[in-house]
Parts: sequence; structure tokens; C-alpha cells
Amino acid sequence: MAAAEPTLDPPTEAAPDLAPAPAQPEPILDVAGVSLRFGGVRALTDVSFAVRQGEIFSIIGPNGAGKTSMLNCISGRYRPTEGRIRFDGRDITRLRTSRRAAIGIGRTFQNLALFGHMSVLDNIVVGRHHLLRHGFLSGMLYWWGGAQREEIEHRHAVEEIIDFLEIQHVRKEMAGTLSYGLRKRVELARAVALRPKLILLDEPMAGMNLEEKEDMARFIVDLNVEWGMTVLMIEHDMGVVMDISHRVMVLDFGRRLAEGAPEAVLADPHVRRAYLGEVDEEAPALEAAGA
Ligand SMILES: Nc1ncnc2c1ncn2[C@@H]1O[C@H](COP(=O)(O)OP(=O)(O)OP(=O)(O)O)[C@@H](O)[C@H]1O
Repeated sequence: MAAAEPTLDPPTEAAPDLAPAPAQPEPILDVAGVSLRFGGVRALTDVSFAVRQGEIFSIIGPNGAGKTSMLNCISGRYRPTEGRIRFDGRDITRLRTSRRAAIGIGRTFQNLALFGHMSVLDNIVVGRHHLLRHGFLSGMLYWWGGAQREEIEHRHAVEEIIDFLEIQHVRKEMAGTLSYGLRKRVELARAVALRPKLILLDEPMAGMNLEEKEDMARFIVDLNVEWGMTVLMIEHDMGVVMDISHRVMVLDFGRRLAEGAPEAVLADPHVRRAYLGEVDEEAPALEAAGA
């Protein structure tokens, strides 16, 4: 999906109430020296950062900077060429994707990955089965198999999410018939149905109108504040990033360019030059002075 050009939009006035930045400095996710190569392409080079328990942490950067590659290394879709990743106190660098999901890493995708011919409810239920105990095929068989004991537990958890994300009115609708914004919300519901400790969101606002973005931002903040979910998000909409992130990391050509509080990162001249394409205003003066 073509991503929007980065802008310097200030935070909107209707910024949702953020939880205070977590005082507990202990990282739930610790990425150390991660590099990823595809043949001659260096998608990531020696990237290190840590996400603290209970924070909303955003990764920003130009197209092709390596953001999705980093998310894929954390979710297990890609295995780093070098470096290691620790989650919740254990090394997960070589752990299978399904195991990472089982120990508390959930994710959504840049492009929607819902079953369009199935109801909202069943999309979320199948997502839970798939992640918890079976592969895709057995998950589907379980679904077809009808009511079983665990079904009740799953349904209960699913109904709770449906209430929380305010999609009760479409719970019986086929997912494929919903508006784009609602489908993104259903995808989020499916990802959080497993109650992950850490949720990875790949461009949750992409393709949304302003109202849908505000709703989605509110849900992300509520998941963080009310459910204590740690969020790692890739997002191109800088207004949203500034509004809801506790900390931000900037990637550029696969390298970490900056990291810190949103305002500090945006004020960083390297970030303004590399990411936002701004010219260094001091350069002409230095040249003129013979520097
Ligand atoms: N499976 C792959 N095979 C080969 N090259 C890849 C693969 N995935 C990513 N790349 C390359 O790695 C680099 C980083 O891509 P990545 O998708 O991680 O960037 P991004 O920051 O997420 O970009 P965008 O904002 O456009 O989604 C790019 O040069 C891309 O072409």
C-alpha cells in the first residue's frame, strides 16, 4: 500500500488522554544489534532499541526504511541475519511465530487479513483457535466442528473484545461487507482477542478518514490504558504518532537514526533532514564563512 508522505502536523487538539509514561523502566521487548539482509539488500543494520512495559512505542521512517522488516523480525516472520530479540525475559530470536503468539505477541498487518466470507464473530473466534492451539486447517475444522467445551470460553473472551471495540452492531455481518475502517477495527479485535502482552500494529490508520483515525487512536490508547497492553506501532500519520506515543524511534535506510520522546525526535535536525527532507539552514552560512 502506498504510504502517505510524512508531514509535520502538530498533535490534534482532541488528543486522547494518554497514560503517563511508564515509570517501570524494565523492557518487555529488547532488540539488540538486529540486522536483516535479503541477498544484497540490507533491510536492517545493527538496530537496537527497547520497549518498556506499558508504553506506546512508535517506529517511523521513510518508505523502505525497514519498519515492517523490524516488525516481522519481532513477530517471527523473518529471522534476523544478526542480533537477538528478547521478550518478557526470554530470548525469542529463534522461536517459531506460533510460539511467539502463544507467549503474548499479537499483531495486525499493513494489508487486511480477514476472512471476508465469515462473520465478524467467527473471524475473531477462528483467530483465537489458530493462535492458541492449531494450524490454519485444524482451526477451520474446529470452527466447523461446532460447539465444544472451550468454545464457551472463547466466545466469552471474544464478546468482551467486541464490546470494547464497539463492533456489536456488526458482529453477525460478513467481514467482507464492512467499511474499510470497520474491517481494520475487526482485525484489531482479532489480534487482541488473545490478550497479548505486546501488540504489533502495522500502519493501523492507513487508508482511514479522519473520524476513523480518531476512533482507532482512541481504541489503541484504551487498550494501553485500560488493558495494560504494550503497543509497538508503525505509522505514517505523524499527527497520530505525536498524539499517542510515549516514545518514538526513527529508522532511515535500515539504521536507527533517533529515539526518544515524540517532540524531541521531531526537533532533531538529523530527523528533519533525513525523514522530512528539510535543508540544513546553517549550511549556507557555514559555507560563506569558509567553514
Ligand atoms: N521479502 C523481501 N525480499 C526482499 N527485499 C525485501 C523484502 N522485504 C523487504 N525488503 C526490502 O527491505 C527494505 C525495507 O523494507 P520494509 O518493507 O521493511 O520498509 P518499510 O519501512 O516498512 O517501508 P514502507 O513504509 O514502504 O512499508 C526495502 O528495501 C525492501 O525492498
